[in-house]
Amino acid sequence: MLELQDVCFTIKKSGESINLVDHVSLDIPKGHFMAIVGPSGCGKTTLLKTIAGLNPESAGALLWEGRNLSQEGDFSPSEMGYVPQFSIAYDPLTVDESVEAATRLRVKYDSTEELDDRIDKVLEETGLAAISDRPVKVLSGGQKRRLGLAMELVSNPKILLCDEVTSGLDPRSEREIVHLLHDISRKEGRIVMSVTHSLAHLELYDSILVLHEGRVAYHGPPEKLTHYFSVKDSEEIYPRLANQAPERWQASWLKHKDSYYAMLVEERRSRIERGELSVKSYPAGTDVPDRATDLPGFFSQFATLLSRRWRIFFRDRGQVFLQLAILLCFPVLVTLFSDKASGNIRRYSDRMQDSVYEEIQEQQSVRADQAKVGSAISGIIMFQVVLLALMGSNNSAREIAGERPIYEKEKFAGLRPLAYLSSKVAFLACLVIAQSLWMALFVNFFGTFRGEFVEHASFLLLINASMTAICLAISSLMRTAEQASLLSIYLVGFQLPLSGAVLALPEHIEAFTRPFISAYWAWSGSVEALQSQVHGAVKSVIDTSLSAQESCLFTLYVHIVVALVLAWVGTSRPQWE
Ligand SMILES: Nc1ncnc2c1ncn2[C@@H]1O[C@H](COP(=O)(O)OP(=O)(O)OP(=O)(O)O)[C@@H](O)[C@H]1O
Repeated sequence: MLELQDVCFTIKKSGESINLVDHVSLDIPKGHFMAIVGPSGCGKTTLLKTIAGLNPESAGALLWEGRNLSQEGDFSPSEMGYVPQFSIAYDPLTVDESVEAATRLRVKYDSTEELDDRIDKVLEETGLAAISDRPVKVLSGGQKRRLGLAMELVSNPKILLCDEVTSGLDPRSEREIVHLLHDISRKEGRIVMSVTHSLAHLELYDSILVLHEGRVAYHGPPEKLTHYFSVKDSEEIYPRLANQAPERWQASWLKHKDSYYAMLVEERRSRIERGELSVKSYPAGTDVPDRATDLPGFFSQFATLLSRRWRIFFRDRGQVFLQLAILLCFPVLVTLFSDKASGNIRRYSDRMQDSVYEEIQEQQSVRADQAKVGSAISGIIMFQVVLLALMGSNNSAREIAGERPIYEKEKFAGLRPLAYLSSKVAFLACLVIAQSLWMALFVNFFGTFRGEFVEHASFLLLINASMTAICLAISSLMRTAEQASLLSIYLVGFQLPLSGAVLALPEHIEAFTRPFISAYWAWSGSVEALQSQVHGAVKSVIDTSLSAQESCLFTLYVHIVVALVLAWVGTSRPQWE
């Protein structure tokens, strides 16, 4: 039994407290199919979220099988399924793959047979078995809703909360989905609560809850609905509601509640007698909880997410093409300029020149060589650094923000944020290593790096890793993928001017900005790895001071660690719409 006792959900608006859910009291027994209806904005979704635990109740109590959810913790992820208004499946995956990933993330299983059985059972139950190999992106609206339900049913929840799963569907699909929900509620004593705009097929529900401005206006049998509101047709209920203040509807309901609840109890008793409801699930008038299905471990969730990420990556041809194009074209772009950096730098001759004039001429010529080669080498290093920073931002700016609603839904269903973040880090690390090493090797092959190659390659790897981690943090903290992309692009754009590699910054600005500019540390570290003569040539053309390699390495490591901590904060923080 689910009981709501005077439950309120209150928000503060302009210093005033507003009850979006206002003293709602309900009794919902097992095996019950209930519709939540009411005019738009009356608080249907808010009530559903309050029951689910997404909106913490401000007053009152929620009791589930005698357990006070406010005091003893919310539903366990396997006890409750929540089907939101948005799709929770990835378009490039098939129906079967989506249900399999949902099962692997939510359910601990002992053998592959057990896993397959569970997936087959759910696909059968939701009528998706025949189209299990179809990609999600080609499914109809009704099929997508079925998939959403299937992905919740994998954990065999005892209570299923559905938010507008029939909205936007054609009448036939809507009828099919309501029938499906009805059938789901008839199995294993499951409670199904469905928020709906539609007043069609009300006869299939065991009870109808009518909300008006967050208050209960009616909760009783569907066949008594029109009688209660003194209307001929259920379509007339909403205009009728508007004729009276919500407080009066609530007061009127409280007066009649007992007699309507007695009807519900009577109907329930006859269902049990007709054998439509298993009495086994109601021993001695009490509800005994089943053993909650355990969640899979960290590594199992990590492996499922990582393999799903690679699958989605390879299915998205545009993404693969973009990554390959970037991987190949960026190093080619750098080598176009490598000729200028490979010129010789003449040394000062040991021999005394015959005249002062010749001496000055030689000095000028050596300086000209130094300036030419030094600025070309410095420029090429910075070019590599900026391109790798750009790759880093392209790698991760949308990685979390682009799938936030799905991630939030999966987290709510038991996904560990650390498993999620680790899978992202593992996936991105592969991209970072491939991009950075390829850039270093390719450029080195066409125009040998005139210094310690391994050290230079390490700095290229670190700048890419640092920007990827920073943009991942941005992605986890921003509300939308567009915000995250824009901020990441600006961040890369500012790297070049603020690095001091092109123009030295005023000292008071440099002292403030330098610690945060990853590009400076990667550029400076790479310059320090140059042979001494080339290093001297670069130093002769720059006004910006260089830092020791150890400081550069340390700072880049700090950037990566801080960014990952922020990404952890961003992924752990709830961000439901
Ligand atoms: N966290 C919140 N903070 C402020 N206002 C909120 C919050 N959640 C919901 N609301 C407001 O509460 C009201 C009820 O919203 P809710 O989404 O529950 O309505 P609904 O009955 O489901 O509407 P619809 O049928 O149009 O989906 C709306 O006016 C909404 O803007």
